[in-house]
Amino acid sequence: MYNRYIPPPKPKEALSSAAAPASTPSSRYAPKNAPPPPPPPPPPPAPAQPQRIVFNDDNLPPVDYSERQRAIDEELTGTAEKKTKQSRSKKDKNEAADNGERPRSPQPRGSRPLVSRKRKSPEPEADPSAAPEEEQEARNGNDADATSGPALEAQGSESSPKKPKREKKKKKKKQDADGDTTMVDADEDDDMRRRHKSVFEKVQRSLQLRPLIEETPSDREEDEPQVEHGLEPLPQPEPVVLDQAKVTYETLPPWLASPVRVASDTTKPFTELGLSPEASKVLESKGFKDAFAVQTAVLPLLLASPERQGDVVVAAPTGSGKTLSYVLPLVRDISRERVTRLRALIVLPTRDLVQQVQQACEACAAAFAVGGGKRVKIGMAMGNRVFKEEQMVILSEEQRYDPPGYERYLRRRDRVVGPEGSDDEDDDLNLERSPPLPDHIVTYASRVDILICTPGRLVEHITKTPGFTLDYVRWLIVDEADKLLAQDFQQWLDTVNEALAVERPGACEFPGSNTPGVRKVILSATMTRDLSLLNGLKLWRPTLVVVEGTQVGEQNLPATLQEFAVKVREPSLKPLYLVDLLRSKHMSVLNEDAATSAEGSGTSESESSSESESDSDADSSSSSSSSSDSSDSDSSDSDSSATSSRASQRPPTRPPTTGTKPTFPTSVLVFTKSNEAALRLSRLLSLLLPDLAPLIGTLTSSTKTARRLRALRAFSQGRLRILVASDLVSRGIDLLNLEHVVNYDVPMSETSYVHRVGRTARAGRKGCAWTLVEHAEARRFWREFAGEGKGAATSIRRAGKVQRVRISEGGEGEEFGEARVKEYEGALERLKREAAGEGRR
Ligand SMILES: Nc1ncnc2c1ncn2[C@@H]1O[C@H](COP(=O)(O)OP(=O)(O)OP(=O)(O)O)[C@@H](O)[C@H]1O
Repeated sequence: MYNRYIPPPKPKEALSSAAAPASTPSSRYAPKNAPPPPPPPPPPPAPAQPQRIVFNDDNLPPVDYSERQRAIDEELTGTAEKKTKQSRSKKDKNEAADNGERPRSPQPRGSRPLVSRKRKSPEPEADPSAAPEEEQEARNGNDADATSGPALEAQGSESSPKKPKREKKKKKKKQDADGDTTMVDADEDDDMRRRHKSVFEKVQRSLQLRPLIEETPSDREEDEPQVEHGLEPLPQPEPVVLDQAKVTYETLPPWLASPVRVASDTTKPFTELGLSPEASKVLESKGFKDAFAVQTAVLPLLLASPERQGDVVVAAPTGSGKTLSYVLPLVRDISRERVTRLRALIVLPTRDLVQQVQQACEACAAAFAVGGGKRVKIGMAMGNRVFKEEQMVILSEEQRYDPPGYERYLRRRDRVVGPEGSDDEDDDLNLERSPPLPDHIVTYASRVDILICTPGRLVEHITKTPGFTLDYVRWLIVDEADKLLAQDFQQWLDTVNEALAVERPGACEFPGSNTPGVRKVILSATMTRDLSLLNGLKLWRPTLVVVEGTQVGEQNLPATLQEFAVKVREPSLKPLYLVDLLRSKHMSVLNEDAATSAEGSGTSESESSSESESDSDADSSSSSSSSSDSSDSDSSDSDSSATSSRASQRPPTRPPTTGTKPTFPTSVLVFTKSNEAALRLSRLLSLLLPDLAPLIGTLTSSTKTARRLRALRAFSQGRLRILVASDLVSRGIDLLNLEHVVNYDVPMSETSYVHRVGRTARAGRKGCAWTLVEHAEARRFWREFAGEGKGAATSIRRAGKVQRVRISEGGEGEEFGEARVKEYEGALERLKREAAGEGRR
């Protein structure tokens, strides 16, 4: 007994093409010397589904498949079932009679229970292992239904040997039908359909499950050798490496991609760069003998030529001499004019820088005045005094007879403040500073050729000062550009661009040049490569100048700078680490001129106290007004002021002293994270280092401008040796004799670090930078600032490496003796009491 699967009947079109070879496979099942096959049996009632039949090989009759397929065709084409059965029955009987055969006896009923039992249970019971084979066959049959002709042919030829078994069954059914009723056939058909349906459902389920079944480990076990694994982690796919490539120059515009490079050790006499011998001589007398590298590259680009050249962007390290690189050509150009008009704007982020650049401008103005040139007038606008005062410094006014103009003035006044006038002071800002005389108008003239200003104050003058015009401006200098562009103070750039866009033919032409327009010079030691920021400058044909080794977007430190990191094991005792550092052998003299300065650094108690007394009642406008007033005074006054400002940069001569002199070998600038921290630390140092107290000063943004300037001057002259500052002075401030910078607090950013430590090692001198690093800050410091350790990523470029140093003498874990800790706690107590006392006052 076999349990075989018979595929379902094929669709009409497919079967018609597969009908021809049907007789061939059937012969395999016929006995060798069997008589010719009987005529084709009548078509089965409705064999629409595959079926499983139990049969006996001994009873296999020969089958003519062509007849059977014809019957299927008829069935599928809707031939009446009853009619078919009748004709088939008659035909069988006739043929049997013709062949002399006896009609077959009906199949014994004894076989039916087995069949019906199988019908009830769709799962094979006899041999479960046969199921997959059956399902496969069923699936093949099902697949064949869905495939086209040739596939069906192949399928038909493969399954044809099984067909005689079903044919035998059909014949039995016919005999039953003949002797009984046709109802039996109908039941059989229904049963068969149900069975086929269940088989198809199984097939479909198996088809859905097959991919999963094929993937099961039990399947693989047969094919693959078993590998035993321990508990070690399973191998994982390689981590995806993210593309961290930096933007390359190829993605930048050509002017940024191919800068003009200059070697950092390049120097040239100023005469070779187009300056007159007279001017060069004056410059030499002020300490500028040869041009520095950046100046050798920038001066030729900015000195006047018949063709107006494009704008210039300069990226050079701190202390490389960028200021002179734009001040010299600017002042020389303006010194050729006769009339005073506002021709240049220099924008800087802080008042201290405004003051500093003003001194450089005065020095250059003196140099170019000697050969019969105009003494260029320089003014400042930085908000350190009353606005009206500043207006008067920048602009002069005079009354001119003009009745129609006076009428216009009256109408405008009525529009702005009403016929009754207004008490609001601010309204006056939009009108003339002094009301005109009857039938007169007030006219204005610039008192300065160059205005050095902070962006906020510049915007105020553009919008509120009558007569303030940028019509004649032909130079716009933006120093510390990355800071000014990143923090758009009052949208200053938009306001300035708008004011500069006013076209007045010939107004801002360069002498001897055929193209009018404003020339822009943009500078920074930490120049941004953010094009969206640079685009705001509306640069025209820009050229980028970089000192060799410098990259735009990178932070470059001077080659003469040495960096150190001091580990702070006990953060609560951090001031003691600073005290030890200041007292250590590391605070040595690095430059010869500084040594001279150190010798004369002693300041008597009386001098120190008088300094602080004068600070306390300082007038915030005093120092700046004198500087601005110098533009009104004759050239000799200005000259002397400029000379004295340069003199303040030179090593000081020994100051007169009385009594015991405090001494400190070198000069130190200590940076803290805030104004309050700077004030506290400065006082604490004075308590912990009482012998050095007169040499310690403070510099914060909350300090009045005049007091700040005095502190800077005292520091440059060696009367102060230790200055505790907030980030206020981290940019641009030029303390020529400064030898050591201490980051008491780790800076917030790489840029801040570069500007802080860039206060030393300037103009080719040596300098040291010290950073106190607590345990919690160590990771960030070494990765982001020093560029060392795992995952280091810094844009700071340096010649050497940051060195680790240990300052305290104590053993591991106990750096300071008990006595020192007590002393420190006492100082803290005193500080607290003082703070409380100040709070009550
Ligand atoms: N040709 C020169 N000869 C001698 N000293 C110079 C020369 N040019 C500039 N200096 C001096 O070098 C120092 C640094 O110059 P400057 O302040 O212009 O640097 P910087 O590049 O603007 O630095 P920062 O980026 O920190 O503002 C100043 O003291 C300046 O007087």
